[in-house]
Amino acid sequence: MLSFRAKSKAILSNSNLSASLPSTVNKVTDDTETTVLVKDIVIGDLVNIKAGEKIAIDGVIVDGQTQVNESVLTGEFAPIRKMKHDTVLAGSVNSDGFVTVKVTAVGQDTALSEINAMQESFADFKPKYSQVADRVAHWFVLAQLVISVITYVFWSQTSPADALWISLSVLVATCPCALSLATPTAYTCVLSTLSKSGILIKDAIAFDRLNHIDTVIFDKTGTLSEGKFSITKVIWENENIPNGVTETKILSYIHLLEKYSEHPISKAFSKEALKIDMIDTSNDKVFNVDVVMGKGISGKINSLNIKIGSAEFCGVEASDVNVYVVINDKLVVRFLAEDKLREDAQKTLNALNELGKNLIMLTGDSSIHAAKLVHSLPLKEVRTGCSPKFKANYIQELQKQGQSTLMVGDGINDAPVLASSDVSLAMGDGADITKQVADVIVANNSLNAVATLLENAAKTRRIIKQNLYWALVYNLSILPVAMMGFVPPYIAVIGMSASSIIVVSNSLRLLK
Ligand SMILES: Nc1ncnc2c1ncn2[C@@H]1O[C@H](COP(=O)(O)OP(=O)(O)OP(=O)(O)O)[C@@H](O)[C@H]1O
Ligand SMILES: [Zn+2]
Repeated sequence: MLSFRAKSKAILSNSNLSASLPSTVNKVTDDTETTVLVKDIVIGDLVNIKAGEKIAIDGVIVDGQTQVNESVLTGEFAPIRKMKHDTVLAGSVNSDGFVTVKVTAVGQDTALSEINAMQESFADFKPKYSQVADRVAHWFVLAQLVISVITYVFWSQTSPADALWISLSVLVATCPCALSLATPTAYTCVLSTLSKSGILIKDAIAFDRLNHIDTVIFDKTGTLSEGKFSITKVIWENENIPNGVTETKILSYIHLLEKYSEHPISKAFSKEALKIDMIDTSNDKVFNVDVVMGKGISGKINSLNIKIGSAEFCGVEASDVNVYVVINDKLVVRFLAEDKLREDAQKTLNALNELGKNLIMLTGDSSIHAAKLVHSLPLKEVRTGCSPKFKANYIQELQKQGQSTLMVGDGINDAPVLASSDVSLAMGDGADITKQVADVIVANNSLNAVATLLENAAKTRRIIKQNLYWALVYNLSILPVAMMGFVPPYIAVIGMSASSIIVVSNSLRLLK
């Protein structure tokens, strides 16, 4: 048993997650570069990362651009382009460019270490039915001793010469090692398989709970859709434009305010997207910025009070678009920001539908676009314009009706909603991993992971049950035969090893 623990830890640490990091980095001070130990690096230091180098720290690019391979963290082998302001993570490999990075985390605090820590705690996890198996195993050891003593006493009365080897056979044959291996081997294997494909389990109990899920709830932005918005409609209310301000100037104010938001929609208001690259915004100061989750953003620029967000947030009448801009309490412009369905949305939802799950979408987006977008998906219910509070209540309502829920979100701003679900899953990419509060994080950012996850949870449970069943049947059937003196000690040893090998081999089926 102990040796297996050691082995499973070894398997984990050999897996892609704990690939060793370089011990030195190229630190930059006053334009000169020196090689220093990673442990002497502190947050805020600048380091140079050259082509082909494995990155040793988490940081943000301050100069240069490159492509990195983040497969160690996400299971995704395709190179990812990284430019100024992008995050690079320890464990990823810099492929072609040369970048200077400002360090944001070292050692234990890197995303890689956090993932490792969470995977290790998982390796010790036991679901309820295998806790029972463990208790049975403990009890077995005791019973085994008592039974061997009884066997010895019995045989020493009837045939003293055979008493010793028969009781020894009983002792060996009934060793409950297969029983103890049944669960940890299965978990080690499934964990390794999932993490290699970029699915990280933060909460092991939740992984087991996946087997009871009957309803899967998705939000839209960044989950069923790509979360990459572009503006497809602009409607100006010319009479409400404040005196002395041009449309272009207003667009630049919108851009300045959206810079404070992390909502995916804010990227649709970049200077490039708004075609205002040439506008100089350096003299426009932004004050009193307030970012309101699930609603929008407000602030003050050059004595204008500006609100950008949903109709409700802006206090205007809703139409069929999703972003409203109110300046000094007057609706000035409206936008329709649209994004595309994820490539694998149709396939994944069809698969989940075939597994018999109820599928529901709850989105904060209130545009007609939101409902149209998902129109081909097998969703049982679609609700648009949902506040985070509404989503959480909705989930609790389902739970009251006895449903077990899996919430799939993009993990941005939706912590309370994720927390209210029985199991929560956040879609993300490498840089988001440590920000997430969900039980499961899909680091490779593919929706299909939801189906993979449910299939693996079911398979794991099935395999653990087979293991436990086999181990018990073996132990209980060999016991009387051994007590009767039909099993020589060497056969007992072979039997014990064989039953453990069968259990381990069965678990290995989880290593796809
Ligand atoms: N930074 C922002 N700029 C403009 N509008 C915003 C912003 N943040 C939120 N909104 C408005 O609030 C609405 C709801 O936002 P919320 O984050 O709840 O949902 P969502 O991300 O659009 O969709 P989903 O719930 O599917 O993830 C958006 O559709 C948009 O109209
Ligand atoms: Zn044994």
